[in-house]
Amino acid sequence: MFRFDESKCYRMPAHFGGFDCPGPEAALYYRDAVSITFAYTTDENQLANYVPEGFELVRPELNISYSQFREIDWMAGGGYNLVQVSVPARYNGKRDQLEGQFILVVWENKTWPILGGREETGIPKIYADIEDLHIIQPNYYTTASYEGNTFLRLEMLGAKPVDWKTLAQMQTSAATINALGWRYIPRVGGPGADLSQPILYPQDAEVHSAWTGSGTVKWTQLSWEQNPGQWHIIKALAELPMLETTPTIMSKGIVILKPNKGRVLK
Ligand SMILES: CC(=O)CC(=O)O
Repeated sequence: MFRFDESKCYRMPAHFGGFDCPGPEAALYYRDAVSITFAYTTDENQLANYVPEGFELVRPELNISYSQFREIDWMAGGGYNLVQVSVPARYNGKRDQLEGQFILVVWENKTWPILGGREETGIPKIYADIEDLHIIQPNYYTTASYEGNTFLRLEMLGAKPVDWKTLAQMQTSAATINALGWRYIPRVGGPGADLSQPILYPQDAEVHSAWTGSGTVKWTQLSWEQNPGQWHIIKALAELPMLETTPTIMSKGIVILKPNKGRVLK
């Protein structure tokens, strides 16, 4: 008979055995990371509909960040692409008060990183096909789609290197990233949840070089028939007005995730 060992960590299917739990200092290195971030201000009341109680918006700003990750240690040197949509938010709890990016949704193009980041650390990850960057210097293009239906096109145009001062500021702010999420594990047989809790997932990045340019974000709403599990998420995001866009930023460097420093916020 399989028996759980309380001193071990497990992932489903747990009954094939556990592993030694990584200590709090464990870090996951993404050694070749290219990220492009698009940001725009939007309607505050409309955006607040998607931010759970306990968090408050710092600014009514939507950040859409595309990342192409390669040379990932824990994936044996493999990689994946993602599109993360987040808002600047503050958690005002009894014990914890901190600012970070509350993550509304992350689309990823591989299963393995979806599972870990989602059930273990509360990042709301779902699947999409996400293109590698298509590059015609100085322009960068990508799309996200679901079973053949494109719902997001991102374009960075006229990329040029940032000055040293901007690079230094980016290096400082990337040194600590508070990714904030809401971990929700539905109750078997429902309604309600077995777990429903705010979480902190600490991360940081070493920015080696960066570019700025203009950007376009094009959402395309899908019907239920085209994307039965996600159409409502895409609709909610596509309906947020793009009021003012800020320059698009591309960075190259290393990303370091620290899931074992993650915690439930109180
Ligand atoms: C380790 C993973 O599964 C990736 C993540 O936490 O985002």
